[in-house]
Amino acid sequence: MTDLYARDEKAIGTLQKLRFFPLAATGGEGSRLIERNGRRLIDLSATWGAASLGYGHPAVAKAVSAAVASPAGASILSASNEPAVALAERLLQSFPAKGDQKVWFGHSGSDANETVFRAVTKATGRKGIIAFAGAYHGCTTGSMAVSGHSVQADAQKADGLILLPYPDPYRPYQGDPSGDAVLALLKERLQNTSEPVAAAFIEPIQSDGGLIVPPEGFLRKFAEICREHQILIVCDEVKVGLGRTGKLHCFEHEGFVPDILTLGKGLGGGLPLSAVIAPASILDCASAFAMQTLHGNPVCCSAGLAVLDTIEGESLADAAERKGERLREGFRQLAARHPLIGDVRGRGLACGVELVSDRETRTPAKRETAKLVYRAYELGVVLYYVGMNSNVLELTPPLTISEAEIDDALAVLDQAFEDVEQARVDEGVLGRFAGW
Ligand SMILES: Cc1ncc(COP(=O)(O)O)c(/C=N/[C@@H]2CCCCNC2=O)c1O
Repeated sequence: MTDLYARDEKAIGTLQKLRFFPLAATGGEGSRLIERNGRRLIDLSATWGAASLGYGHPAVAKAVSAAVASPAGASILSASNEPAVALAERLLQSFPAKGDQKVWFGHSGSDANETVFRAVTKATGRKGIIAFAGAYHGCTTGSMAVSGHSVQADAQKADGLILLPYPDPYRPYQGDPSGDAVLALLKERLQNTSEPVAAAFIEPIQSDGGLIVPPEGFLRKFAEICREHQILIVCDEVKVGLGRTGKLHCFEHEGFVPDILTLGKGLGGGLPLSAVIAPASILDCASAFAMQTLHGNPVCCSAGLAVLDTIEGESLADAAERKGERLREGFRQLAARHPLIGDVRGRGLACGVELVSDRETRTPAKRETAKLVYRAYELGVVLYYVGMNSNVLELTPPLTISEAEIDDALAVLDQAFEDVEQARVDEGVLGRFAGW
């Protein structure tokens, strides 16, 4: 425990903490987080996907330095600025649905999803919302209202919220790995609801719910049913968007185009920036309706432009496909030696590794998962876990991670698995780290 971590515990409340081990960073370079003692850890999380270009990427540093040296104001609320307009134009160019789309800028995935929830109900006059168990759309009142993650079970939910099971091939609803049983339930719920539904929120890969890739074709069929009922489809790509899965937008893998797309985390390359792409009829439905003083500020939007330029200029989406396959193949090789590994899944550099205490019964290995990430930290690798059973390692490294760093991290994790399986990680270490 460093003195920095001790100061953190003394000065900062736990309201905003989700801690797994005593990581206290004093710097970052590329895919490495640096601690005061000079230890350089490989970060397989990229701060939950926000450091999409790693730490200190020169393109982001240059863009932010220039913007902050002569800021074009600090907001889009009551004055326009070039970086925000240019970024909005770039995002619209990237979105395949051609028509009357516009952009809204926020600070976080939470405020983006909250804004969508409020705007679609206002614009359509409908109150119903469809979402999925396990979904994490944010931690503000309005984004929790349309979420289904167990960590927010006591949050106030939207009136008329329909929560569906997310189609998980490893833990299939009603034993149906195709996801068709979920679609049948959707049809049944729509037939029986008296509340017209405004929108359906879906993650194309469910992230905090367990890094779950839906069955082939599910999203396209889901979209077809929604469109039969004039339900707007909101694709939440806050974590898996922007090249991470091997395509710029994750929905491109699924053969459909959503009505609304929410982006965040990696868009700002580590700075607070989110965006909504939606029909103008939604984003123009009112003024002064979803605004915060620093929304659309030119410094963060300059970072956003640098991120998009770098993803394109360094072909990071294609690289994510290749590096993600290397990572998953590495875990499949670890699975041959470590029975804790029950399932390896993902697309590109959005990977999930589900840990079980019994491969036959697929019993979630919650304690072992917490020990694994703690031991990995001690050995020099940062990763966290997700999932409704807190037993899925989440791998969302910087898109700029090298193949050598992937290989080095896998070697460390091999040792960490060995230490957990040989009961060399003391139960006591987890006491102060509650995780989810
Ligand atoms: C698919 C998806 N949509 C929206 C959000 C909320 O984004 P913000 O935390 O930037 O408000 C998130 C945030 N996910 C959480 C953030 C809290 C810590 C746990 N790990 C996450 O990635 C998300 O994954």
